[in-house]
Amino acid sequence: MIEVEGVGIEFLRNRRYRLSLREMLLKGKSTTPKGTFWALRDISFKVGAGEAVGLVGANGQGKSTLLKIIAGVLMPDEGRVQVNAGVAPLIELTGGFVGDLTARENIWLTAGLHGLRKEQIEERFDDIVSFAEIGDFLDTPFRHFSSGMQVRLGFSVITTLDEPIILVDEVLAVGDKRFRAKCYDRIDQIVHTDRTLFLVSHSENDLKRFCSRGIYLDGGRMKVDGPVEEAIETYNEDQGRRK
Ligand SMILES: Nc1ncnc2c1ncn2[C@@H]1O[C@H](COP(=O)(O)OP(=O)(O)OP(=O)(O)O)[C@@H](O)[C@H]1O
Repeated sequence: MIEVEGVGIEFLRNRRYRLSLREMLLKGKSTTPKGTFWALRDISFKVGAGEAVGLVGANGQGKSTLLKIIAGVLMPDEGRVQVNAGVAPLIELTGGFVGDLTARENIWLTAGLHGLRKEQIEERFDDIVSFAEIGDFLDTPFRHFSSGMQVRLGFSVITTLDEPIILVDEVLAVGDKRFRAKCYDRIDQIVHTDRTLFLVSHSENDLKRFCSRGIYLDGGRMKVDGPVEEAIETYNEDQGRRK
């Protein structure tokens, strides 16, 4: 379903580094030229239908970047990615929704872009709205939604699509407790089908609950690809060592 081979992606680092007073006087400027860094390097794995993979790692280690590459939002600078099925990504909180469009318009747009026919959207529309609990705000522009409401709508739409691959990035942490419980039920349903799930989470419980396989990213490299418990354990050991 997903084949990633030797993937790497390089970003521009626009970091200002501290210059000594002497350097500043000599060079006469306070910033240095841009450099680049590899946010991901040498990443290779294959994922089949029905697998649930947890991505583990500290902040800034490349988890979201990897999801974006699988979603086709970013192109790798080296290596090859082959994704043989449609992808429903919930990567950024806004779910790719358009801020100026209303919730209603965004539902139609997103569902349409993911290949649902008019009758299918009509059929699922009320369920999407009631799961997201945004009934009173259907005709409000999306950008006026609170972050919690944005996540609710994003999650509701993305999980209602028929795409075989679902990418969920750190979304469960945003909703309130009651909504999270609904999300858990829904992810449970997804996990029990032959759909493929990628879950980025800092919650060990969530990762262990839904994922059997874990990929641990550290400094943009894949340090573990194995049982989710092993990925979490190695991550925790590294964190402990770095304290
Ligand atoms: N478009 C971009 N341009 C430049 N640098 C970027 C870009 N996107 C991400 N980065 C950098 O790449 C690195 C990996 O970012 P990424 O968002 O994938 O990390 P992450 O593991 O998902 O982190 P978090 O747990 O904080 O969400 C970080 O150093 C980030 O600042």
